[in-house]
Amino acid sequence: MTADLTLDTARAAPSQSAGAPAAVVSARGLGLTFSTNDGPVHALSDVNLDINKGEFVSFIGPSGCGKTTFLRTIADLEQPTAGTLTVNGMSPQAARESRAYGYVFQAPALFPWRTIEKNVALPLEVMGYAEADKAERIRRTLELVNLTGFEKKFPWQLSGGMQQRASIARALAFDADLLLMDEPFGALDEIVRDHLNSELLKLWARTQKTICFVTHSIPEAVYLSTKIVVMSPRPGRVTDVIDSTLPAERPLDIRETPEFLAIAARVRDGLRAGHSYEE
Ligand SMILES: Nc1ncnc2c1ncn2[C@@H]1O[C@H](COP(=O)(O)OP(=O)(O)OP(=O)(O)O)[C@@H](O)[C@H]1O
Repeated sequence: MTADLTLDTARAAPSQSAGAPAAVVSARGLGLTFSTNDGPVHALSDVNLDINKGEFVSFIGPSGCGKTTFLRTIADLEQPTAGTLTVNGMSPQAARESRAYGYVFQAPALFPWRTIEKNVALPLEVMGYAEADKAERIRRTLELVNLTGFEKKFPWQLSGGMQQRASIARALAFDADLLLMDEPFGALDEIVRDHLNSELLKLWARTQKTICFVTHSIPEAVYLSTKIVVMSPRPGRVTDVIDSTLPAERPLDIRETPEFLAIAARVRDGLRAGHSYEE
C-alpha cells in the first residue's frame, strides 16, 4: 500500500529559522516512465514529497525502485513524464542553471590527471570564478572535508574514502545549498564508512545544507537522516516516510540505542512490505 505522502512540513529541521519551512524540493504526483525496447519502465510513480531547508533526507529501497532516477530528476538530468517537481521553487532546469545543487556520485569520478585542488577547482573554472575567490573556496572546502595538506596529490595517491571526500569538496565548492549524494560510501569498507558518516553529519551541521542521500544501508539511513524515505519498485514509489526522533547530536554508538533500533525496524518493515522475492 502506498502511504499518505503529504508530509509533516511543520517539524523544523535543526538549521531552520522560525517561520514557514521553505520546501527546497517539492514533488507532486511525480512520475517518470522510460520507454524501452521491452516496453515502458515505470521508474517513478505518484511521488509526493516535500524536502525542507536544512533536512537530511535518505532514500532507501531495493535495486530499481527509482532512487537514482529521483535524484537525477531533481538535478534535471531526467525529465518527469507526470506531475510536477520544483527545486527552490523553480523548475529543475532553472534550478540547475542557477547552480542550486552539488552532485556526489557513487564512484568518486575525479579526473586522474588533475590534482585534488584542480579537481575541486573544476566547477569553479566552468563558472568563471576569479582566481582569489577560487583559491579561497578550494582552501575552505578541503578544510571542511579534512583534506588540508592533500591539495597537490593526485586522486590515485589517496584512499577511496579520501577520494570520496574530495568529491564532496568539489560538490560543496560553489556553495550550493542542496547536496545530492547517490550512494557515496557504498563501495567503502564499514570502518571507513562509519567514519565518513560521522564526518558527513558534522559537515552537515556546520554548513546547514539540505542533503538528499541515496543508500542501501538501513543503519546508514537511520544514523544520518532527519527523514527517511522508503521506496519500492515496479513501479518505483514511496511507501513510507519516517521523521527521525533521534537527537541532532549523534555519536556512532547511538546505533545501539532502543530508539535507533525502533526506527531501523520500521524501515526494515517498510522494505519488506514493498519487496517481492519472486523477481
Ligand atoms: N535511462 C533509462 N532507460 C530505461 N530504464 C531506465 C533508465 N534509467 C533507469 N531505468 C530503470 O528505471 C528503474 C529505476 O532505476 P534507478 O536507477 O532509479 O533505481 P535505483 O533505485 O537507483 O537502483 P539501484 O539501487 O540499483 O541504483 C530501473 O528499473 C531501471 O532499470
